Amino acid sequence: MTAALNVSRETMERLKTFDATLQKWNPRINLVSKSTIPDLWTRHILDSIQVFEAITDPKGHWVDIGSGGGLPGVIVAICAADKAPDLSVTLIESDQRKSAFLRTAARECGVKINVISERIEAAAAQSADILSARALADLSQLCEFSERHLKKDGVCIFPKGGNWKKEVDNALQQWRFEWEAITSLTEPQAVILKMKGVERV
Ligand SMILES: C[S@@+](CC[C@H](N)C(=O)[O-])C[C@H]1O[C@@H](n2cnc3c(N)ncnc32)[C@H](O)[C@@H]1O
Repeated sequence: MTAALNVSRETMERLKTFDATLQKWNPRINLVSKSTIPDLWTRHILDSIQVFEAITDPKGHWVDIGSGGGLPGVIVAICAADKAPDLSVTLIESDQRKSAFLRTAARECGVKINVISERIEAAAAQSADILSARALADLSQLCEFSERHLKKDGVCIFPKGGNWKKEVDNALQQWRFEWEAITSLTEPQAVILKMKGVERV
């Protein structure tokens, strides 16, 4: 799988460092389910790279909420170090031990990340150009988070599982937004949902 990744040598070295750091910390703080470790590169790393790649020419401020083990947040920062060096990356994660992991992973991988160890609902508004969240909440709740942290003309990028269309239809009862679903490379039923113009109905 790693051979299939179209990334520079520097990015590959950083991804390997992330892999090693996550595997070192995982037994203590359960960053990802133990059962997914054998498929870490496909299930988590490639899955996060495609979130970064769903945005053509990322610029400004990328905010990942509920970052947990740095998926996709740290991977976004790693990809950006090579492909979008001016992008600033902020992660919001309320769990203190996971936040400590995120800071360590950023340092070990040699990428600059601002980690906010607070609840998404309580953190200062981030004015993000791009807002991502993976495995955090249903789409209506994510729209609410975007209301606090996304710029008016910003873009949301949410990987979603097989139930994604139902989530879109439910969210559209309370929210207005333009959306596009990009089929996931790692799971044919899943999509990367790209949304803009999110506002309450
Ligand atoms: C299921 S994990 C997903 C982590 C990661 N995004 C991934 O895909 O592996 C959700 C994470 O969001 C964090 N989280 C949940 N609700 C939060 C909130 N309201 N504010 C900040 N972090 C939150 C949890 O601590 C947890 O690390």
